Amino acid sequence: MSEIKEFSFQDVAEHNTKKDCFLVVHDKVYDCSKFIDEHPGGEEVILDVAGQDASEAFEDVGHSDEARESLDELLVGTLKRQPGDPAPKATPATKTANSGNADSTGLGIGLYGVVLIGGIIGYVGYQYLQNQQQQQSA
Ligand code: HEM
Repeated sequence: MSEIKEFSFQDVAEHNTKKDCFLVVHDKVYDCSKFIDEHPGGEEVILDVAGQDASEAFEDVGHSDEARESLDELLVGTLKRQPGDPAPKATPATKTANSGNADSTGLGIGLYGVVLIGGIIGYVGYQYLQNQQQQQSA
């Protein structure tokens, strides 16, 4: 086993070929050079993220616990983040904030509106009926 080192983003980015392939998953650096041929999901997907932060890609697939365990065997170091480096990709901040949240907030307000108006109509209608009944019985 090679010792655990600290890598900068630049260091990792240099390992972006099939024979020399590093990946970052949750700020840990993995050497996939030997594993790439064995990967059940194929070598293409690994090569796509070679030398990069693959946290999002890795999580999107919903890898099994077994897959996570095989990560341990490939560990070569940790990622040392520096100012100006891309933000961690695993945090759902950017993607969801831009598209998902904005839309769902719009929909949320719309739904509130519908529920509120429905409630008011229901309340007024109920009052009206009650009044009518009172008038009839009087
Ligand atoms: C070093 C990191 C990785 C390891 C150790 C790993 C390991 C595995 C393992 C063991 C499986 C079999 C299914 C399972 O147990 O979940 C698998 C499937 C798969 N992996 Fe990975 N994987 C890695 C990175 C990636 C990345 C970065 C992607 C990019 C999208 C990816 C895409 C897939 C896909 C699509 C499958 C499904 C294959 C299928 O069900 O036909 N993997 N991986």
